[in-house]
Amino acid sequence: MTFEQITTEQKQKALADLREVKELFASRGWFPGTSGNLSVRVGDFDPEQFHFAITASGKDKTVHTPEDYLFVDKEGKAVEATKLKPSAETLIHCEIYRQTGAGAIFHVHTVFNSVISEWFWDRKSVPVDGVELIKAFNIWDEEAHIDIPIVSNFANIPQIVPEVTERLQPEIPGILLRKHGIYAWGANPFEAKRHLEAFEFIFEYVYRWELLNGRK
Ligand SMILES: CSCCC(=O)C(=O)COP(=O)(O)O
Ligand SMILES: [Zn+2]
Repeated sequence: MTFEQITTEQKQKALADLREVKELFASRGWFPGTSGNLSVRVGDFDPEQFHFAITASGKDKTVHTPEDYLFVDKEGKAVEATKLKPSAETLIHCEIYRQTGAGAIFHVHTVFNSVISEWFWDRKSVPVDGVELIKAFNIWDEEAHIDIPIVSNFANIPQIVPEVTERLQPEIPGILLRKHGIYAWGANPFEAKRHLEAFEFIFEYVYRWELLNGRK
């Protein structure tokens, strides 16, 4: 499907969804210091050709302006004339869409996700045992165990992409960047939000559990 084949209604729905989730996450303090980026895919998914709306780079995501988003292709290149720059981390979104066919990807920096990514960096994943919110990932086993992958946080974003390619696990809809933040995704904005909220709950849980147990 080419970008021109995507209807105006589909594009407007993606922008409305982004605006809604951006406002909600802003109210939670999830975009400190202009950090974070959000995207919603538009049109059909084909690994060879897909498009998504993404937040523009460097913007204060706690305010709304007419210049908050732009549409890009699977290479992260703008598909309409614009002076806006896509998020500096657009290539990570491109790779997650390519691998998963997701409908939305949300990235936030929080103290809990940043601290926990460094605490478990030596094992390159966060172990989680039996926390009820694992069910938000559609994992229903009794006392389920999951490992949430952590990848390097290079300043050069293209360098991060191969690690995402290698470490992304289809059953875990999220990946941590070391001392940076979480990328969470889902089939649509509703599911991506549910996953992100579950990850953030789990990171706080694990942080407090480790603290109570005086680990290391
Ligand atoms: C000031 S936060 C550093 C960049 C970052 O990690 C981020 O999430 C925001 O970058 P963007 O280009 O999407 O605004
Ligand atoms: Zn970031």
